[in-house]
Amino acid sequence: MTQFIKLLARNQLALAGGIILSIVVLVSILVPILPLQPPDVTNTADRFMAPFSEGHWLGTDHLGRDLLSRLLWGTRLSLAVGAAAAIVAAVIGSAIGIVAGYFGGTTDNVIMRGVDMLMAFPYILLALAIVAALGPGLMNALIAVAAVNIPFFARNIRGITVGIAHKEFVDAAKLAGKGHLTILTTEILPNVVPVIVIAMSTTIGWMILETAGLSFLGLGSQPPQADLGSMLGEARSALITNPHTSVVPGLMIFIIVMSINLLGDGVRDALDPRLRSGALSRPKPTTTVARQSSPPHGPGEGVLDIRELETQFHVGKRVFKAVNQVSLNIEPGECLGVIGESGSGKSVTALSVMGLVASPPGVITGGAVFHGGQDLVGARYSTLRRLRGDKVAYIFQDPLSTLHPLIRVGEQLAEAIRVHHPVGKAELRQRAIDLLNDVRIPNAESRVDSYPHEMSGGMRQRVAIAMALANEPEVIIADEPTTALDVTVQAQVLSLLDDLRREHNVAIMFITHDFGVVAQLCDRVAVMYGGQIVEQGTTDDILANPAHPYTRKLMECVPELGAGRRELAAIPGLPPAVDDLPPGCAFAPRCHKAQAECTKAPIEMTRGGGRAVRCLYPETKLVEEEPA
Ligand SMILES: Nc1ncnc2c1ncn2[C@@H]1O[C@H](COP(=O)(O)OP(=O)(O)OP(=O)(O)O)[C@@H](O)[C@H]1O
Repeated sequence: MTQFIKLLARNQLALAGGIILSIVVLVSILVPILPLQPPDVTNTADRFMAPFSEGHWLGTDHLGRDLLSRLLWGTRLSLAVGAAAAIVAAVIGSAIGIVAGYFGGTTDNVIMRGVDMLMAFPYILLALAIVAALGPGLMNALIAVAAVNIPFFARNIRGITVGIAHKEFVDAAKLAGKGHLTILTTEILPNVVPVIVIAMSTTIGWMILETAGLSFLGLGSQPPQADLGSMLGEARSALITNPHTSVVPGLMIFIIVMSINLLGDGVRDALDPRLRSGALSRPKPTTTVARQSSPPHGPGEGVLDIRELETQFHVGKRVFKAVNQVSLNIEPGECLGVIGESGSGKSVTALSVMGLVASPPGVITGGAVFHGGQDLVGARYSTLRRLRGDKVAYIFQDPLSTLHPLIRVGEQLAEAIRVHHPVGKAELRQRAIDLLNDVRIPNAESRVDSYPHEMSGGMRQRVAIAMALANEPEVIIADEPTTALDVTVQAQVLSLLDDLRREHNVAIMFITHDFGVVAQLCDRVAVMYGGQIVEQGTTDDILANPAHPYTRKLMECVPELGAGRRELAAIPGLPPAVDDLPPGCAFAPRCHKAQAECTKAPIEMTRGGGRAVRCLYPETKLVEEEPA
C-alpha cells in the first residue's frame, strides 16, 4: 500500500487530480454543516444576480436561488450517484465476467451473447429506454447508468479471468479439492481486483457525465432538487443572457471529471505490475551511461573486449553493483564460458555489451566495451541498432519468449536479415531454408512455414540459433541457451553450437552455471561471483587445477556419472546481496580458507601462466606471479 501511494505521488498529474478531487469530496461531505443558503428556496425578486453579488458569491439562477448553495448540494448528489452507479456496475459486471470466464463453454457463451446484445445498443439510447420504462428520477437514472456500464466490466473481467482460469495455481486448487466458490473467491478474485479497481477509476468520470446527461434531459434529478446535470438543463434558456448560470455547473463537471480521470490514470499506472517494476518509466532504447572516470583506451583486443565494466541498478536510494570492474576479451572463433551462481552478474554483463540493460534502473557507471575498434559504451543508439543482431547476436534461454508466436519461423528469419540487409523476397526464403539446414533442422523446406508452437523446445532453440547466425555475426552471446532443454537435446544443441562456431569462425560468449557445459564447449572460462570475475583461464587449466576456492566448490557441485557414490557438495550460505557487498572478497563469508585480510580491502587480480585469480589464498599458485 505504501509503495502504491509512493508510485501514485510520483505522477504529478495524478497527484494534482487526487488533491483537487479530495477537496471537492471533502466540501461535498461538509455541505450540510456549511453556512449555506437553502438551495431550493426561490426568490424571484433576486433572479439572475451576477456572481460576487452581496449574499450570493456565485450569483443566482432564474428563480433567484443561490447558485453556490445549489452547486455544492448538486455536486454532492452527482458524486454520490456517479460513485454508486460505478460500484453497482463494477460489482455486477465483474461477477458476470468472472463466472463466464471461469466456467467457460456454454455458460460463457450464453452470458457473453447477452452482454453482446446489450452492447449492440448505443449506450445513451439504452439508458433513455431504461429511464423511459422505469420513469424519470435520480434513482432510475442511477440504475440506467449502472446497467449500460455492466457490459464494459463484464467483458474486461471475463477476458482477464479466462487467462487466469487455466493457470497452474488454479489447477492446483482444483486438485486440492477446493469448490468452485472457494476458487472463485480465493484464487480468481484477488487476481482480478486490481483490474476492477483500474476499470472503475477510469470509468467513474464517465458515469458522472452520463448521469449529468440524463438529468440535463430532465430524466434524472427532478425539480426542485439540484444535481449538476439538472442545473445545466435549467440554465439552458439563459445561456446567452446569463452565462454564469451554465458556466458554474459546467466548470464543476469539468473539474470533477478531469480530476477523476487524471487520478484514474495514475491509479492504473501504479497498480499495473509491469509499470510498477519500471517505476512508471518506460526503459530507454539503450542503457544510460554515466561513467564516473575516464574510460580505458581502445582499440581493444580480439573481436570483443570488455574492460573494467561497471553496471549498476539505481533503485530509490539503493545501488545494486551488479557488474563491478569486469574485464573479458574474446578472440575470433573462440568460445568463452562465463560461469557463476544465479545473481553473480553474468546476464547483466552480457546485456551491457549492446546497451540492453533496462534504464531505468540500469546505469553503466564505468569501463568500456571495444568492438571493431570502437567503444560501444555510450555509442549512439543508431550505431548500437546497426550492430545488434548483425555483428553481435544474442541467444536467450527461452526461445518461446523470443520467437513471435503468430509469425512463421521462416518469416522471422527473413525479418532478421531484412532489418540489416536489403534482400529480395525469394532470396530471403532461400536464405531462411539454408539457415534451418545449417542448424540441422530436418525438412527445412517445409519447416520454414511452421509456427513456433508447432516445434519442440530443441527445434525452437535451433531456430533461435539460426536467427543469431542470420547475418553472419562476429560474436554470439548465448545466455544459458540450453538450460530449458532436456539433457539429450542439450547435448545436441551444444555440439551444434560447437560445429557452427568452427564453420563460421564466430566467437561465442557462453553464459552458464554448469561446469559440464563449459567442459564440453568452451576454450576459456571466466568465473563470476558477486559481480566480479574471480578467476579466468583456459578450460583445461581450470578444470584440472581450480585456483579460486569458489571455482573449486562450484566444480564439486557437479554430479559425476559413474564416479562411484559420493556425497554431493553444496556451497554453504547464500550469494551476497549486490547492494550490500562486504568489504574485500565477496566470497569470504562462505570460504573455508578465509582469513582476516580477506575482508579488509578489495582483492586485486593476480595473473600468471595465462591465468588470473582474485584470491589471497588460492588453491593453486599461478606460475610467474605478478600483481595486475
Ligand atoms: N532491475 C533490477 N533491479 C535491481 N537489481 C537487479 C535488477 N536486475 C538485476 N539485478 C541484480 O543484478 C545482479 C546480477 O543479475 P544477473 O541477472 O546478471 O545474474 P545472473 O548471474 O545472470 O543470474 P541468472 O543465472 O539467475 O540469470 C543480481 O544480484 C540481481 O539481483
